Amino acid sequence: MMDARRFREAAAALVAVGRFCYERGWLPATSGNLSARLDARSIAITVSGRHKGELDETGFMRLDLDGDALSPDVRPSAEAELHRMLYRRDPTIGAVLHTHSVASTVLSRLGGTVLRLHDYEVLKAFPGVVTHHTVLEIPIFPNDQDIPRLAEQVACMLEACPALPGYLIAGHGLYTWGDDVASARRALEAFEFLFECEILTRRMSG
Ligand SMILES: CSCCC(=O)C(=O)COP(=O)(O)O
Ligand SMILES: [Zn+2]
Repeated sequence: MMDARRFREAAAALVAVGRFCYERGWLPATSGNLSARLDARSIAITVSGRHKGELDETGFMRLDLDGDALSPDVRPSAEAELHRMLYRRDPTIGAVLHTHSVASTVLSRLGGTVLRLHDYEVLKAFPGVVTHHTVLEIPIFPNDQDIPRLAEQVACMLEACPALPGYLIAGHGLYTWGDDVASARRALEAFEFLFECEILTRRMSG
């Protein structure tokens, strides 16, 4: 497929996800970043500081997985290295989504380094999960303004747990991914549903 056409298609799919997530309160105040793979060596990613509920194609830029930005006039997401690391280490990843929902932010601030989710039917939305009798341990990393350092910590965790579908950053939000934009969005919806269930369950059980 021609480069320009692939870029347009990736941007269009991510524009729709941005709007969907913003309408649900998962991307407030320009937060979050969205990307999709273009080819083996490059991605389309949101330009830093754009409102993710009001994106159009100009809100995206090409970014090489190793080298410099391929669109020199605009700055990529400040958290681009968290995306690039995932694409570099797993060639099957086709899209990465980062949200700042209330539920992920609150749960990630309760203390501890892991959020345990178990015995939810919706766990089966994640690749490879076939029963609700599953324990998903989502790592919670301390927030860090040094994004390359944070990316290294996440990469180490993924070496040990390569099937993880996502992780939390404390007081910050969720990163999740998939083979393509549709499967990344499916994982994101599952996570956000489960986070809301957890908050409600904890509230109701005092
Ligand atoms: C206003 S949110 C602070 C930055 C952040 O965490 C984020 O997700 C958005 O940063 P970007 O550079 O990708 O716009
Ligand atoms: Zn963020």
